[in-house]
Amino acid sequence: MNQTSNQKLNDKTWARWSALFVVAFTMMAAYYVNDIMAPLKSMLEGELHWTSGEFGFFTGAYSFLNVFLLMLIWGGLILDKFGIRFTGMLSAILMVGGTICEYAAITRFGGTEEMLFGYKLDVFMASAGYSVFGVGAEVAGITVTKIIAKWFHGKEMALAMGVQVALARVGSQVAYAVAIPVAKNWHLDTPLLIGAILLVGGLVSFLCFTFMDRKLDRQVTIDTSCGDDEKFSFKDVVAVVSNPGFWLIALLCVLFYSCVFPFQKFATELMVTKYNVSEDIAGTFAGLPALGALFLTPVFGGMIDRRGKAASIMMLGAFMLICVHAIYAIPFIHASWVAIILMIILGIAFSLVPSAMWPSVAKIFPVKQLGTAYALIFFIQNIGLWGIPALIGSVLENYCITGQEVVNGKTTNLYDYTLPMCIFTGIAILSLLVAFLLKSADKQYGYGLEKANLKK
Ligand SMILES: C[C@H](NC(=O)[C@@H](N)CCCCN)C(=O)O
Repeated sequence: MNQTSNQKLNDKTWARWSALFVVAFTMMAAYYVNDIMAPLKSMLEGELHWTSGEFGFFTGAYSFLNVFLLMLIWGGLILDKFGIRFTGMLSAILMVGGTICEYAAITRFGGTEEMLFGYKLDVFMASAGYSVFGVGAEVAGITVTKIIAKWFHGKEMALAMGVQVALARVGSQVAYAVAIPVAKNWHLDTPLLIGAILLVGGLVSFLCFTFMDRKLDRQVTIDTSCGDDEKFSFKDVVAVVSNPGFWLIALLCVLFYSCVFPFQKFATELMVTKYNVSEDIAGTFAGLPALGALFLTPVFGGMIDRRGKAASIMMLGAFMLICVHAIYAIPFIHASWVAIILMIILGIAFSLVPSAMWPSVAKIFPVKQLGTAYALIFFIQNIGLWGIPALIGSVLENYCITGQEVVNGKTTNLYDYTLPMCIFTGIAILSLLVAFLLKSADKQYGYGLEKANLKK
């Protein structure tokens, strides 16, 4: 009896996993909205006359405020000052607001010739909305990590983090798979409208979480060891950035993710124009890495827990990425099966590296610096998520147009993707180099990245 009354809410398996699924739904909606416009690139070009440069500008806008107004850093501070409930609700509201602004831009002003600050009004407004959404999505990402740390402290924390990321990937895969069929059957803006509705659901579901979390906090002396330890402080910032391991992980993160997320945003068009994949299923192929990662990330995570070799695995993942992008760059290979196999290999690499990289951060930094380290790594990663899509979009627009085609009365450009794929290959080569340096640093500084996490 006594034992039952001392039991905290998160001691109950069903309660902590329910809490996880509730917040994971919010993140799933966020990943859906993050990726939903990417497969529609050609339709945006045909119907709203967006150029590739404008599409790249819009895609990179996700990270614009995070990078230039340091929103991830402020987000970390707000998280520590006002807590997970306030920050989670705030980020969900930002995501909904940003998405509504993006939706209004496309429906109300889509295809306009009006200009604002040198950009077409619809492009500018959609990008502004996506930028606000990006702040919400990234801050929600670090908030959810902290929620898991609190609710799963001393419990299945790594598994919970893996499950949360895997569920978020479902959102991405669904976005890639449904965007074109839904837009063709209804309207160009319908996939985004669905995203806005999902996000409102995500907001409500986060609200439900706040009630659970309040109940947990009311229960006797909740162990807040994750609280103070994870507070964002400028002393910790200095300690984190003075660690060579930080720069290597952050560099690997920005280079590796720059070859995956921004590539995926252009992959639907690559599938259609180079490999003659039908437009209706091209998005499903582009989303394959997310689907693969859904199943493989927990598998590889378990393997690394038992056998270690995280630094070697990051090198292997980076090497696989080079092969994938280099083969995509070969101009005379047009077989669709090659494109699919490469996407599957990319999916394996996309599972290997994150399942080795994120737990490695926890080995390099003490618990009290982990929140700071993750926020700073996300910040540096966002520089790539902003710059690379803008670069690829501009390269496509200026150097890669090979002709035009008219489909259903709408004119779209045809592109040669050789140069963009060479750029992705170059970035992947740099990521292998950094992974190699990380492995050497591991030997030099004894981070223990090659060691198993589970003690035998
Ligand atoms: C966990 C990790 N998340 C991130 O890296 C985010 N900063 C960016 C998410 C962008 C989603 N398209 C991941 O998803 O592996």
